[in-house]
Amino acid sequence: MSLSFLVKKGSLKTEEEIRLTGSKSESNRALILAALSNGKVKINNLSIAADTVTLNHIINQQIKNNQTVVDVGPAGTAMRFLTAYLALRGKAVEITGTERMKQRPIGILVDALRDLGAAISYKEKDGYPPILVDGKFEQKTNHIAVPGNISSQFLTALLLIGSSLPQGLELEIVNELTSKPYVDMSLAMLAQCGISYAWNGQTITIEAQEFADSTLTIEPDWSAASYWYSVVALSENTKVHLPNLRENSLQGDSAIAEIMALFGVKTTYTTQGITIEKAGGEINPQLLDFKKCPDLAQTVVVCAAALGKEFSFTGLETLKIKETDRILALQTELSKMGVTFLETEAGVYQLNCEKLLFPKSMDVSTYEDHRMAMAFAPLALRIDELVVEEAMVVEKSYPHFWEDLEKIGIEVKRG
Ligand SMILES: O=C(O)C1=C[C@@H](OP(=O)(O)O)[C@@H](O)[C@H](O)C1
Ligand SMILES: C=C(OP(=O)(O)O)C(=O)O
Repeated sequence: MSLSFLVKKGSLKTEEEIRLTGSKSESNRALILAALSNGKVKINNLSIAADTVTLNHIINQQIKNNQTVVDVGPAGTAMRFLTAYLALRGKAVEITGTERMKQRPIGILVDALRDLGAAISYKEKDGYPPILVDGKFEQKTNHIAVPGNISSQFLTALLLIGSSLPQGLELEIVNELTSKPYVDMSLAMLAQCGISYAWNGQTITIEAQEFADSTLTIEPDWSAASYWYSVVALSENTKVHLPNLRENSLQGDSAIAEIMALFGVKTTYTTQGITIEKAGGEINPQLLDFKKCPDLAQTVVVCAAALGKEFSFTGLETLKIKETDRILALQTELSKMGVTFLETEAGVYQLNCEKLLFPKSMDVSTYEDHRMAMAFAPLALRIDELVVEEAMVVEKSYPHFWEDLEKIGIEVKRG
C-alpha cells in the first residue's frame, strides 16, 4: 500500500492526552522470555506495534504449527531475538525478512551462536539474512566473546537465552558497547523473571536456571513519546499528557526528557504519567551524543533544524544499518528546506541552518523507515502543505500515530 498523507497545521489544541502503545523493545523481549519460560512468564500491556504483532504471531502460531519459513518483515529485534531462540528449539526454521533486512548484518550473532553449539547457515549472502537455523543444539562452551559496537541486539539475543542454555552463558563484550541501555533493559527484564546475572568488567554471566512465575508489565514507548516532545517544542504552547510513562524507565529513550529540556520543553512526572509543555528560555546549540539512544536521533535532528538551532550530533555510527541509512535519509530530506547535516569532523555531524527556508509545500520521502515519517511530521507546524510519503510505515512501532496527530488538532488527509 503506497499512500501519501497531507499533514497540515490545522488548529492545534492547547492540551491533550495521548495514550501511547507499549514499548516494542520491552514487548519483543517479553515475548521471547515468555516463550522460553513455558508459561511461567506472563505479559501485561503488550505493544500493538507491527514488529511485536509479527514476532508474537511467529512464536505463538507459526512455530507452534511447525512452519518451516518465517518472515520478520522489517523487524530487527524479531530477526535477531528469533535467531537465538530458534537455535535451541530443535527444529529447522528459515528466517527471512524484507529486502532491507537482507542488508542488515547478523554475522556477529550467528558466529556467537555457532561458537556456543548452534547450527546455522546462510541462504543467500554470508553474514546476512535469510538464514536457516537448524535447531539442533549441543553446547560446546559457555564462554563467547562478542563485539558490542555494531548492534546491542546481538548481545540481547544471547542474554535472553542465557539461562536456558544447559551450561549457562559467559558473554564477554569486545570493543565498545553501543546502545547500552538496551542491554540494561534486557538484564532488568531477566531479573523481573527471576533470572540472576553478574556483570563484571566486560563480562556478563548467567547461570543455567529456571524462570520464576512472574508478570512483565510493558511501559508505553518512550521512543514514540519523542515525537510529542517535538510537537510541543515546535508549538506555541501545547501541553501533552502521556499516561503511564515513568521517570525510572527501563527504556534509555526516556533520555528525551533531558534532551528536550535543552529545547525548552519541560517534563513533569506524576503518578499518572508525564506532562510535557513549553517552558521557554534560550536554546543554546551544543554537541549531543546519541550512542545510548540512537532511535531519538532523527526526532532531535529534525526538531533542531526546524527551530534553526545549529546543534551538532555524535554517536550516530549505527544509524546507517537501521531501517534505512538514516544519515543519508536525513541529509536528503533536510536539504528540501535548505538545511545541511554534514560530518564536519570524524563522527560529528553539524546542522547548518543558514539557508533554512520553509517551502510552502514539501514532500518527505520515508525510505521504509517509520522514524523518518514520525520525525518529519511535526514540521506540519511550520510548512503549509507537508506530504509524507508511504505514511503507513509508522505501523512498525506506532500504528495509531496519525490518528493521535489528528486528536491534537493537526489535520491529516489520507491520499
Ligand atoms: O534492543 C532493542 O530493542 C533495540 C536496540 C537498538 O538497536 P541497536 O542495538 O542495533 O542500536 C535500537 O535502535 C532498536 O530500535 C531497538
Ligand atoms: C532500529 C529500529 O528497529 P529494529 O532495529 O528493531 O528494526 C527502530 O525501531 O528504530
